[in-house]
Amino acid sequence: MIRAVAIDIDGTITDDKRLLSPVAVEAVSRLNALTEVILVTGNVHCFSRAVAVLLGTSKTFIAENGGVVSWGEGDMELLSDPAICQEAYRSLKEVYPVKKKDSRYRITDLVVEAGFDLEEAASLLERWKIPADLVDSGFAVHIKDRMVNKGTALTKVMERLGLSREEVAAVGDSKSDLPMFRVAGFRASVGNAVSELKEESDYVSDQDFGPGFSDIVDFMAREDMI
Ligand SMILES: O=C(O)COP(=O)(O)O
Ligand SMILES: [Mg+2]
Repeated sequence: MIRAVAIDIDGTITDDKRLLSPVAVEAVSRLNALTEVILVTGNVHCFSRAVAVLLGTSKTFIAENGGVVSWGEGDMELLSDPAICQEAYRSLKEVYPVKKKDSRYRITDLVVEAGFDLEEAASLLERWKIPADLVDSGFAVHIKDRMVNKGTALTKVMERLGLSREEVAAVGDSKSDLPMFRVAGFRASVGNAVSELKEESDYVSDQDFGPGFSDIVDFMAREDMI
């Protein structure tokens, strides 16, 4: 039986412009009645907390792609070293015209404007021995500490809440969701998800964005998983 569902925000419960889907809001509310819903997102902590409050999901959630965990009504915990991202940013800036976005609100990772070759930049970071990597959520390019991701943070939350792999489902749309798919017992993608994520999914909705998310919730209910 699933006791917690880890859900991504952008592209999963929003549309491609980041507008919250009313259909997904209803589906989250159905899900809230049946199980714990844990937001697992690349968004900043304060934004994610507002989403958790407005949707009535758990106040334990993961932000900044695993760099920040909010523990219920208690404190937040930083799981990654912001200095690593700053160093990666400074070094990449010597080579590419990288520009920070919404940095004032970010605590651990950094978001930069796309417009450079991510694979090439990643190999440069490797060569410079800077332990950071680049992840494209489909909405933003993140420079993050290589040691953390949505999966490492979700593992920490699962340990604290006493949840086994079989008791956790994950729903997402992008490459940044791959690490959380690897630690969850049931994985589902919305129809607009990237092919890499669909390949690692137990269920792929034939509908996109919010309607896809709603379909996934219905599927889990129909299969008596929640
Ligand atoms: O912050 C992003 O780039 C995307 O956020 P997400 O992880 O909720 O899709
Ligand atoms: Mg997403």
